[in-house]
Amino acid sequence: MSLTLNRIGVQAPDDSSRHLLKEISLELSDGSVTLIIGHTGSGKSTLLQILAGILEPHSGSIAIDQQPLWDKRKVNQAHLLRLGLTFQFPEQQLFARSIRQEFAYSLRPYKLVASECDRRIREACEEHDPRGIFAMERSPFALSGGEQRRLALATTFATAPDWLLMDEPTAGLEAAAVRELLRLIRERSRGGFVIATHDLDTFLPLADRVLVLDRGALVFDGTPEALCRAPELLAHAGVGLPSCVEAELALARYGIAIAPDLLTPELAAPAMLKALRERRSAEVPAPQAAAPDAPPAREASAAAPPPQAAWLRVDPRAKWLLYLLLVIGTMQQMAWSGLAASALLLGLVSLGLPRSVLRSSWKIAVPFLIFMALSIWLAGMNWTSPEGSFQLGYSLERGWSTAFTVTRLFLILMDGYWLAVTTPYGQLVAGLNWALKYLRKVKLPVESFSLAVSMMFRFIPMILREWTRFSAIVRARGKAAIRPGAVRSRDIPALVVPLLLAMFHKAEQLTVAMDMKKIDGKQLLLKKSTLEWQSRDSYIVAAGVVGFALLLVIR
Ligand SMILES: Nc1ncnc2c1ncn2[C@@H]1O[C@H](COP(=O)(O)OP(=O)(O)OP(=O)(O)O)[C@@H](O)[C@H]1O
Repeated sequence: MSLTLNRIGVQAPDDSSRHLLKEISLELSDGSVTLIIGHTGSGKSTLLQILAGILEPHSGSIAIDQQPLWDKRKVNQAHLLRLGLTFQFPEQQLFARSIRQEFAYSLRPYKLVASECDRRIREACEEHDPRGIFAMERSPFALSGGEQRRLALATTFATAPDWLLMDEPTAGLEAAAVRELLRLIRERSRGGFVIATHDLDTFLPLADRVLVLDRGALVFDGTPEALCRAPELLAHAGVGLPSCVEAELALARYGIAIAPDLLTPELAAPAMLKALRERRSAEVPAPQAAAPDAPPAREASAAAPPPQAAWLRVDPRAKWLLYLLLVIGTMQQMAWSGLAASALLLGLVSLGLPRSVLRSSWKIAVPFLIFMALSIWLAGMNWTSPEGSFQLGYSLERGWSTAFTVTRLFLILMDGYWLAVTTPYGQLVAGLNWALKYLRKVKLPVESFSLAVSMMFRFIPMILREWTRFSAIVRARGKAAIRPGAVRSRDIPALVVPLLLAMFHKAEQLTVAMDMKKIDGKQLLLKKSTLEWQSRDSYIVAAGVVGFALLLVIR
């Protein structure tokens, strides 16, 4: 059982010139424990998602036992079943009403007989629930945060994948649970582990192999001992040293030399003792150099910021004005030809937006289109009962008129999406402040309005980001052999429940933070303006006015 990556490249979804992974080639062999380490944003999670078949590489190929994982943009399901992925904060993936259903969801793709399912659940509970709190009918949401984390890990272990791919598995786990996890990894007799982690102290002594990523490139591939003999490489890649190596380097500054590749306190302590005895000197000289250097701050830890799309450089006031002109112009339309013209203008202002942004608009558009279809259907329905007999009919006229109204609303919604994706949050608020400053003079309650609008726009990109994150999680759990980014209807509850919970949690955090800072909207208006109007912005507004005039003529 081997996993082979051949010159894998991944581009950022919002900017194809930014490479999240660059030409990664490696072969992972059965029975090995491999660590992926690197600075924040170096591409560890991305590499794990590539290995798990959740993300399709833009270049290169990936194979399991020499069989390609991807075929015509679809992942091979038989291979998928052999891979298990646990995400950072795995407790956030829980969605079901009971612990039993949580296990059932993870095991369903394996089509096991009931007795085998029960056996796997029992074993996973024995391993991950030493205190016996996972009563099968209990709600997962009635568990504490740490218990939820254990449960989420248990559901993945129950699927018994050949390859277990884990993203920061010790984050938020108590020491006992970490020890238990290490024991499980050590005792596993088959398959392999790939672990992305910052926790070198815990995992280095266990690892057979370490991969170091630096800005998407593989800069080291070797044993933990070899890595610790080259600590400058770790510092250069923005990774802290393991504690034992730090201690060994610090002792070296006092002239006490110990091999720098003793990865555990159990190995390092006798070596230190031996070195001290050998010196036979009561006096310890002053250190020969300053305290160990902290690894240099990684200014470039994240890759250079992506080049801005043209619309991002436009003054937000121009974009607010354009947005208002589009919305008012669309609201004025009384005929389908007018709506077509509004749609055309929306299409024109959307030119040049990255493809990923346009694709994301579907996530907003699809629920609304469903709502539109339902509204049109319901609005046109009529029930008549002449002389006692019941007749069902459909009024085309009413359906048509509703279709017109909801299409107009749809265009306005998409205008709002355009403004949100072309304008960073800070600029959006700055532009809004500028507009509202004048209304404030006439004593309108603009503070509340400003706060409400800016919150709304803050939430739209957040929802899209969280949607992407949770859809990757359900793809990993549901093992669906479908196109990247797609979600099966049966997986919707597993996606929507955690998504809503995450959004409620974020809203709660935001409210508490605003409460503590006593933000009530006034601050937004008092912010100093940093806007800079350029001639380009005037042309854009002028073009917007022409488009608006056209819309008025057409209506
Ligand atoms: N959906 C996305 N759109 C744009 N950029 C993304 C997306 N997902 C990840 N990135 C970028 O890809 C880079 C690698 O991200 P990744 O999550 O793989 O890093 P990581 O090494 O796992 O970081 P951490 O240690 O913080 O978890 C980061 O610069 C991140 O901003």
